[in-house]
Amino acid sequence: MDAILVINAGSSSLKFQIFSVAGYDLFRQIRGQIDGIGVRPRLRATGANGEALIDQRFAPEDVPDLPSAITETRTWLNGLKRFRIRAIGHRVVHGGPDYDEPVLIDPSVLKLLASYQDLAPLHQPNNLAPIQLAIEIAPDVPQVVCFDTAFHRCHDEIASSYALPSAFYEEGVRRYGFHGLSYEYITGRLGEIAPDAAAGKVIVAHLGSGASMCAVSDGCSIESTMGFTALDGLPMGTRSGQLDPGVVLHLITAKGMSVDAVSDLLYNESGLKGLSGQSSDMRDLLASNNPRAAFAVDHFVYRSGMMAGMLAAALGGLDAFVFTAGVGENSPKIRALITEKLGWLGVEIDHAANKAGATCFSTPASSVALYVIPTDEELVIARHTLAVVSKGVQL
Ligand SMILES: Nc1ncnc2c1ncn2[C@@H]1O[C@H](COP(=O)(O)OP(=O)(O)O)[C@@H](O)[C@H]1O
Ligand SMILES: CC(=O)OP(=O)(O)O
Ligand SMILES: [Mg+2]
Repeated sequence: MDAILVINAGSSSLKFQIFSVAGYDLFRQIRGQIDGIGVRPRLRATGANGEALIDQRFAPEDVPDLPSAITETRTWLNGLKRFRIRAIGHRVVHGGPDYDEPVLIDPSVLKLLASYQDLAPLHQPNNLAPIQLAIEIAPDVPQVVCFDTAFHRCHDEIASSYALPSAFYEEGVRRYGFHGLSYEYITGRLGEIAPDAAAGKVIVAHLGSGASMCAVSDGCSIESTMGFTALDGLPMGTRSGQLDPGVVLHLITAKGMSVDAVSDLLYNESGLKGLSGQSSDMRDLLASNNPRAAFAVDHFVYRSGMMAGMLAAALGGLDAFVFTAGVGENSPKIRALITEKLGWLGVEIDHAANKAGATCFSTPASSVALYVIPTDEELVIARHTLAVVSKGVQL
């Protein structure tokens, strides 16, 4: 069957989905991921009705990096022999100042995107590797790239500026915001679940191994906790989040650290991992008796509450708050701790509904509606890919 393959190559996982195409309609056929790359690699996938198709664990040395994860995934997908891949859609984290919508890949686009590698060192090389591979093995299959930054391109200049001389803004040194494909999906889904809330003032918290929050007003992003790079904002699995730039200067000048060492510290050794000295994985921290693990969780919750307050101020009020991504979707404990910080905004949590994983888990008296909605970045990518390659012609 004719199909679209979607690849979301992240910092520690490779997510993929296959959608069959009939006219302008998409039908999910396969949804899978290989995560724990280099640590506890595990390839899992389900079929159209959620049935398990594979659940295979690998030794860390057998899947040490993204290229080997791509190889394992390709081998498994090729064995299925059911799909004629007509187009491939990719998530690319950084679109820089140039792209505010998805675009078909050609050599000049690829070259420009490669020039943003240092702005997203954990993501951009991984995002581009499968594109390059597909060009080599299937040069006739069109590839579409969809950007994490695009959903935020409607921010006004006040929100997207740093207080630097304006020439830097013109060069592209500005606040972009990320996780836009996830926010695009959640905004659309909230419109189906709760149209009134979706037309109002909403904060969406994408809490995964990368974490950010987005302020959405009447369906449009107006502010994000992430800025020029995906280092900004909330503390993350291994990333520091917001930091006084003076700390970076101190590390380089007073401590004599190299640029590479500072980059490694801020991207790979900080956040929950650095604070706890134990793990970047929220599950490990919540299950631990180590006081440093508890401290890391408390810090994450404290910063989440503060940044939610910041976004509520940007919105000038708050009608709904949505949790999504790995931590947001799966941890009632973290949802409860963060929403407790928002009591001053009139937020009231229904603890039983939260524990049960109900989509809406605020009390009727709450002045802000609370939701948990699973994200689906790959569906957004598939829709954009179909739209770009179709351009009025049915596949
Ligand atoms: N039940 C859970 N409780 C707390 N955290 C969880 C749970 N399940 C998954 N997570 C967290 O979700 C993270 C992965 O989220 P995900 O959105 O898939 O991130 P990414 O796309 O950045 O890899 C894991 O690192 C883990 O910390
Ligand atoms: C932008 C970003 O942080 O992405 P992820 O959460 O997938 O690491
Ligand atoms: Mg992600």
